[in-house]
Amino acid sequence: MSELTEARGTVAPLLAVFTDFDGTLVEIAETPDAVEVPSELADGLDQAARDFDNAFAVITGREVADIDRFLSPLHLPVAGAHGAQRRRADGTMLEVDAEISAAADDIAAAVAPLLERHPELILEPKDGAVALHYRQAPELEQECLLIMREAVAEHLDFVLVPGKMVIEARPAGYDKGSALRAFMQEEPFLGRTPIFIGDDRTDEDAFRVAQEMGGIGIKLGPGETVARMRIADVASVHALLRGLAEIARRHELPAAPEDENDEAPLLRDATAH
Ligand SMILES: O=P(O)(O)OC[C@H]1O[C@H](O[C@H]2O[C@H](CO)[C@@H](O)[C@H](O)[C@H]2O)[C@H](O)[C@@H](O)[C@@H]1O
Repeated sequence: MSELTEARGTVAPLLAVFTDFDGTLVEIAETPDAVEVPSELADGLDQAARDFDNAFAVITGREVADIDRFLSPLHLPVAGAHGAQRRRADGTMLEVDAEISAAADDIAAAVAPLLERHPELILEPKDGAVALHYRQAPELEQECLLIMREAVAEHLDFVLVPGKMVIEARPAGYDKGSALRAFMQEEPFLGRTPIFIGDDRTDEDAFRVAQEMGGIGIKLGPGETVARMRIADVASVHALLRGLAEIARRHELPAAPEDENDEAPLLRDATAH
């Protein structure tokens, strides 16, 4: 079924593992700040990163600083604001271009008046991107879309991307696929086989690029996707990362269980129904 299964008993390829954050490493919460990070998550990711020779990064719509706060004290390589910010594996921070930063501030300022009328909306200004959340008022989706469209019309170098109960503006030249590609051109990712795990529409660019580079996209949950594999939920992502890390640690895939039916597979073919 999966390439992992097919490859059993052979030497595992060296993997570069990339994951999304919200909805993939942690469950979706009612508000961006209400995310609950399991106490053992940072330690688990730290161990996985070491097992992957540090070829492990988070690619997210959030700011890099947000990921650091949630995963403290861990400082992973992270692409934030959909790739507009990026911290390399060597710790170098590639800051957001000043013009992009200023444009994102403008967009946030143009949208802010809507929140005076609808305080249940959440405006999340970021360095290099803007998110307008309507999870507490789903009936306002169209109004949110309209005001974001108007705000972005003044900044043609920005595009709108829909997410989970959110409309985001991000700079046109950046997406999660370009972020993955940029990591893959650098050590320690260079020459490895990329795996990207994500749950949302903005993750599709990264699935596509990972697969173009000979790797695998793994989509969490239902919905159309270009990813070749699917995984059920956040707990399964944690289990998969533990499993891949163990494989990397041993440099060899584990022997197949005596009866494969004893274990439900974590991954399934995304095209199978
Ligand atoms: O790329 P990701 O790591 O998946 O980040 C995407 C956006 O995630 C956050 O918003 C989403 O998660 C919130 C917390 O669970 C939820 O309340 C919201 O409805 C979701 O859209 C984050 O706030 C955004 O900045 C990210 O771009």
